[in-house]
Amino acid sequence: MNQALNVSDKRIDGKAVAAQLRMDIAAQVAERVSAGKSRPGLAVVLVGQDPASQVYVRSKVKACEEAGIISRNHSLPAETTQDELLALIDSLNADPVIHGILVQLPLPPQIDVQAVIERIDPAKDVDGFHPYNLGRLAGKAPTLRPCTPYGCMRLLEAYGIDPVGKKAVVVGASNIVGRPVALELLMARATVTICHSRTADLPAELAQADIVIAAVGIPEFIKGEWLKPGAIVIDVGINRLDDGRLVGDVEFETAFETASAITPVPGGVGPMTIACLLQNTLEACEASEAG
Ligand SMILES: Nc1nc(=O)c2c([nH]1)NC[C@@H]1CN(c3ccc(C(=O)N[C@@H](CCC(=O)O)C(=O)O)cc3)C=[N+]21
Repeated sequence: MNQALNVSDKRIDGKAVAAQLRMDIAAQVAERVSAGKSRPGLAVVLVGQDPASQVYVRSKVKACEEAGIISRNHSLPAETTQDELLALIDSLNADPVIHGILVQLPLPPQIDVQAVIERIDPAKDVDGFHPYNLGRLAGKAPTLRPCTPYGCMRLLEAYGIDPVGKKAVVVGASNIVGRPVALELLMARATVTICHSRTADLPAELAQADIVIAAVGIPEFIKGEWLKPGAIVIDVGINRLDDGRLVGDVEFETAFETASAITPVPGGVGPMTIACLLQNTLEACEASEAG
């Protein structure tokens, strides 16, 4: 049990929930290995030298190590061709030690992202971005689920927040967060609205929202005065300002006044994304020996 987590806190502690999840995963991995089963393995593929991507990849590798998951890092030069990347994916698809493959996004412009995503064996697609896995989620029968949306749902669950019957407004319609988190909320039987850059009156939509998922990628875009009093706010944004400060897509100080619960940045959804990546790697490993 986690004594640090107080579910009546207004500030939703993603770091604490993620730490608990990672400990649970570590225990399950240890149990598998002592029962003579395979140790889960994750391959992380990074193309180019984007410093922010290198930081994310390092934290993923460290989280794997702590959970007893094998991690293999493949760093390719920025000039890597599409064919070279696809060939690496083919070899990882065929590698029995590897249960999960993550190709870090964004990719350089010469590479067709969709072709890369679709080349990954859906059974190893621990990002949950492959059309097979997205389609399974859309059909209420999820297989591997996109990590950030999965992390949002696990945060709500950890704080005893059941979306059933609530009005949820998702701000942002990306393939990696907005769309799949809307499908997750719909599966949890919320009434879901998806807003985006062409939405006519965002404040009017937000004024109705019991749950707000902010995933627009614009620093402090959503203001506290737009929120319904008592709203639950899940801020997926991670924006680095020029002064080095890390902020979300929600103006935290004003939103904190109006909300009944809110995730901070950092320490909210980000750590859950990584914990859910490990969860997916474990699930992919388990599924690989089930059939
Ligand atoms: N194929 C792919 N899958 C991804 O899941 C993926 C990706 N590409 N490309 C980049 C984004 C970004 N991302 C983050 C995960 C955790 C934190 C995280 O843990 N952030 C900490 C703060 C870290 C800091 O201080 O910089 C926090 O929010 O508390 C951040 C960012 C996964 N991504």
